[in-house]
Order: sequence, then C-alpha cells, then structure tokens
Amino acid sequence: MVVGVMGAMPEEIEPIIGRLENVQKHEVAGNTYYTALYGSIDLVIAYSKIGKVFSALTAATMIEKFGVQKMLFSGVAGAINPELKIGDLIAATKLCQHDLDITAFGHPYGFVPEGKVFVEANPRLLEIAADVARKLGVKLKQGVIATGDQFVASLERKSWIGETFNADALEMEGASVAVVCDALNVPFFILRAISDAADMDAGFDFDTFLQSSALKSAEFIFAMLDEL
Ligand SMILES: Nc1ncnc2c(CN3C[C@H](CSc4cnccn4)[C@@H](O)C3)c[nH]c12
Repeated sequence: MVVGVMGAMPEEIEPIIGRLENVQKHEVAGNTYYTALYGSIDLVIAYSKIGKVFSALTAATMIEKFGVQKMLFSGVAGAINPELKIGDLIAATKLCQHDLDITAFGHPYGFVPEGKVFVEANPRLLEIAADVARKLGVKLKQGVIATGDQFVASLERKSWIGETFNADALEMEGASVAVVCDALNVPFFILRAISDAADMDAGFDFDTFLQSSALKSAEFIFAMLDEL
C-alpha cells in the first residue's frame, strides 16, 4: 500500500522523516518528495509549502506521480472552538474554504458552482483514529476545519469563520488537499495539533508551539500508520 504523509512546512514533516530509514529524495515540480518503507507501507512524504495552491499541487503530485492510495496530513492549526487548547489534536470530519467568496452572486460563503461547501473526510480513517486515540489514551477532537490563504490573528476574523462554517479549527491547506483527494477518489485524513488560538497572540504562540505541536501530530500519524 502507498500512503502519502503531507505537511505544509518543513517543521511539520521533520518529525516524520526523522523516524525513517533509507529515505530516498525525489525532485518533482519544484518540490522534494521523500520515499521510505515503513513496515509493509510504501511512504511518500512531503511538505507542500504554505497555502491552498501549493498543497493542492503536492496532493495531486503524490497521487498522480507516486501512486498514493491513502493521504494523511500532519500539521498544526489555530483553534476556534474554546475547548481546543494548545497541543490538543483535532481530526477533520469535513473541511471548507473560508476565503472562497462569490456571495455577490447569491451563493453561500465557501461555495462555487459545481463545487460544495464542505468536503467530508474518510469515515474509516476517522474510525481508526478514534481507536488509536483510545489505545494511546489521548484526547482527539473530531470536527470542522476551515482553510484559507491567510494566517488568522484576529478575534473578529476567527469568530466570523467559526460562526459562518461552525468550524472548530482553521489552517491554510486542509480543504485544498481534501478537494484534490475527493476528486481523485483517494481516502484522506487531516490531523492538526493546536499551535495557537488565531487571536492577537497567534503569531507569538505559533512560533512558541509549532515544534511541540507538530511533534504531537506526527506521533499520532505514526500510530495511525501502524493500524493501516
Ligand atoms: N492562526 C493560524 N491561521 C492560519 N493557519 C494556521 C496554522 C497552520 N499552518 C501554519 C502556517 C502558518 S503561515 C506561516 C508563515 N510563515 C511562517 C510560519 N507560518 C500555515 O502553513 C498554516 C496554525 N495557526 C494558524
């Protein structure tokens, strides 16, 4: 089985690469893809670079060029739901694009013709994640993740996203990966560990907690791989 593990930033995949042996590097379309065997799983790992466009390119490349059959995303996110504290894990049940806006034509936020506001994650992978969380004795929130091409550091914007999409967390890549995987019929699982609260302290908190939160997400992803 070929499984893709994506992040957006180097810090999000470094904890993954660091645990693998005999890692091969492949340069494709301006990005580096790492391959390695993990048990009986052929792993393809990459960080996309930040944002929806780069992450869509990486997801499509992993599937079309490397034959990825299941896609896992590991990274960090800003919290919207006040239950979510720094370091907490959230798996996306569905994802939307909070900055997609053609409401001038009467469409809802996050919608374009022939598209859909929410893309649903793979139920089987979410079940496996719930089992893994129980085995590890860790809390795993399952909820709505909103994606947009902006680092959110304002209570006003964060609240608007939360109210408009009933979102629990926000980031910049999950929904674009979801659209690509959904279109190409590849099951996907988006996991994030909270690095900040997307408020006025977001920039400072992000810098402080990126590494520790990225590690928490990566460790959970490895536990998922052991159950695939
Ligand atoms: N509050 C938030 N808003 C939007 N996204 C996030 C995230 C998730 N990632 C981190 C990173 C922020 S931009 C970036 C740019 N340069 C350096 C570091 N990060 C981008 O890949 C999205 C964590 N907190 C977020």
